[in-house]
Amino acid sequence: MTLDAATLNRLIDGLVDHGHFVGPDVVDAGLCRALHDELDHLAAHDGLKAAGIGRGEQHQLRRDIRGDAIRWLTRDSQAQRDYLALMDDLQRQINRTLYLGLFEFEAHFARYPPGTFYRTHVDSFQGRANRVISTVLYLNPGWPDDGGGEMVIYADDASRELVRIPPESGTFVCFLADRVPHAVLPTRHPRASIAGWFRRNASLGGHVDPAR
Ligand SMILES: O=C(O)CCC(=O)C(=O)O
Ligand SMILES: [Fe+2]
Repeated sequence: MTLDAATLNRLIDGLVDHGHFVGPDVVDAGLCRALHDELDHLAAHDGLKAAGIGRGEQHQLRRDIRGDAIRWLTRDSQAQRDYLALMDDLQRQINRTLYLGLFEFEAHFARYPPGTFYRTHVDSFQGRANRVISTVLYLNPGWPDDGGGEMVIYADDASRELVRIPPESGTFVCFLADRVPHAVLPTRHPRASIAGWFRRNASLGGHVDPAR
């Protein structure tokens, strides 16, 4: 499975012109269904862990900031391997056209129970920017208009809302990880997604950011 050329061009243009890209129906419905089934199974069998904020020793649970439960992808199902192969292909294409030197991709399933959200944040900090591009794939078929749970992308200085994205199955979003403030609005239904990051394993002052 690969991304079609037209989508790829729009994605690259979006990143260059606006710092973000939003596309409906980017990922095949069958693959989204398989990933959603896997996440449902994990949720039903205690396979998810409450997500925190901060890395390493700074890691802490803050349900007032983010309320999702996650599991890192490890290639242990065909659906995971298919999605990661798609992201491998995307990494190659971005490196070929934008010379970003992306080196690896890390991603986790995320499930937001009703009533949860993720407050406005950026995914990496300038100068420590090992996460270069953020990605999100949504897995919820037929998301209702009043379901909440939209992702909002804000202007650089967080003053203005630029787009509001319902988490409809197949919709794929990517953006510059150190520059784009974004949030998940409170959801009314269980909300399933895969959040991922293309990383550059830069060593800054001899310090290499841990993988997760
Ligand atoms: O699920 C989303 O729409 C965004 C999640 C997010 O911002 C994150 O996990 O860093
Ligand atoms: Fe984020």
